[in-house]
Amino acid sequence: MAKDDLASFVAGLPKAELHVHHVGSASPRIVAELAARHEGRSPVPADPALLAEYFTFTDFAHFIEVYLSVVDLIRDAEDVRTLTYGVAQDLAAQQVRYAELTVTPYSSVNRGIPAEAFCEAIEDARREAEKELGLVLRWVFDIPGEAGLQSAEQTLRIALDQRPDGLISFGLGGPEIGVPRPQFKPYFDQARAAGLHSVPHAGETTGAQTVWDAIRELGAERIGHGIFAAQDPQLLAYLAEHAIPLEVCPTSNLRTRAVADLAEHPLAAIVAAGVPVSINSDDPPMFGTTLNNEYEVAARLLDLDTAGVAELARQGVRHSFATDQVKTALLAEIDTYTAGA
Ligand SMILES: O=c1[nH]cnc2c1ncn2[C@@H]1O[C@H](CO)[C@@H](O)[C@H]1O
Repeated sequence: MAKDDLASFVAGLPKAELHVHHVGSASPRIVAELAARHEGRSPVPADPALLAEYFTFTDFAHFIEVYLSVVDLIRDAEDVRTLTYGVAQDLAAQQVRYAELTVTPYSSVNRGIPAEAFCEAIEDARREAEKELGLVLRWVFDIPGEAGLQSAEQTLRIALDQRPDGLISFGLGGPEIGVPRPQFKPYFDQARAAGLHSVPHAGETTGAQTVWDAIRELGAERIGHGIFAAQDPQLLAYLAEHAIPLEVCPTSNLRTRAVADLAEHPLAAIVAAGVPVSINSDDPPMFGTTLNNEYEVAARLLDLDTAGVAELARQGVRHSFATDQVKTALLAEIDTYTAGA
């Protein structure tokens, strides 16, 4: 199929997005607006060309350093509201109907935004997005691993004390090197006991053992990234047998240099092993991508036609924590779109 045909099919395809970070989704327009507001006090450039250069990462640690400099631009609840609704608009424009957005309340609360005001701001944006854009948003509250156990404690407290209506999952992000997963077990135990799903990052920058730890110690129901599971056939078999999906973000892995080249990306091996996957965008403007582009990349890696791409979109819906009602409606919408395409 011609590239343009597939691209236009993907662009119109109704989709779910399961792995996308809040601050990491700030469009150049929003970053420029915030950078201009805080000019002179931030290394983040407002000019789009300089910003693209600033978003060129030498490795994963450099990516996190840059990421946190953008987090520093979020100073008050109004910034949070603007950011969140802007992200919702960008998702809705790509025909995303349902998204689980990874939000790091610790970072904002630690920078002086009260937890209550933070949660109120994201909830306002969530309700407006559902009403105005037809986008159902849900939250993953993630621990920024590099900030240690006190950040885990605070993230859990914010989750349980505030318990915003849209909150459904508990996550763990940031670096894996030097941040072993098992130490976070007590926090995941409490979050799960309170009814939150477990969706830690693992196997993004370290090997299969980290993914095993996420499953055994943190009760992971889905794995953020998990691409290095491909190094362990037993782990792939386990993920397939227990239907634990990997949230795969191909361009992210390239841009953080977790993989050297897309040709070396293990997505095809993971799918061939029967492991469920969803296709996601992670931090799209920072990685110079979009969810639609990630579907096109996945189509190339998996050699899919439009029917195959539609099936990927269905998998994203099935692996989500959306209600049955949302899932049924979205799957029906994909069927209708596919039948008419
Ligand atoms: O690809 C990623 N892997 C891990 N963490 C990430 C990624 N993208 C954004 N974050 C974010 O990095 C911050 C510092 O821990 C967290 O806010 C996490 O959500």
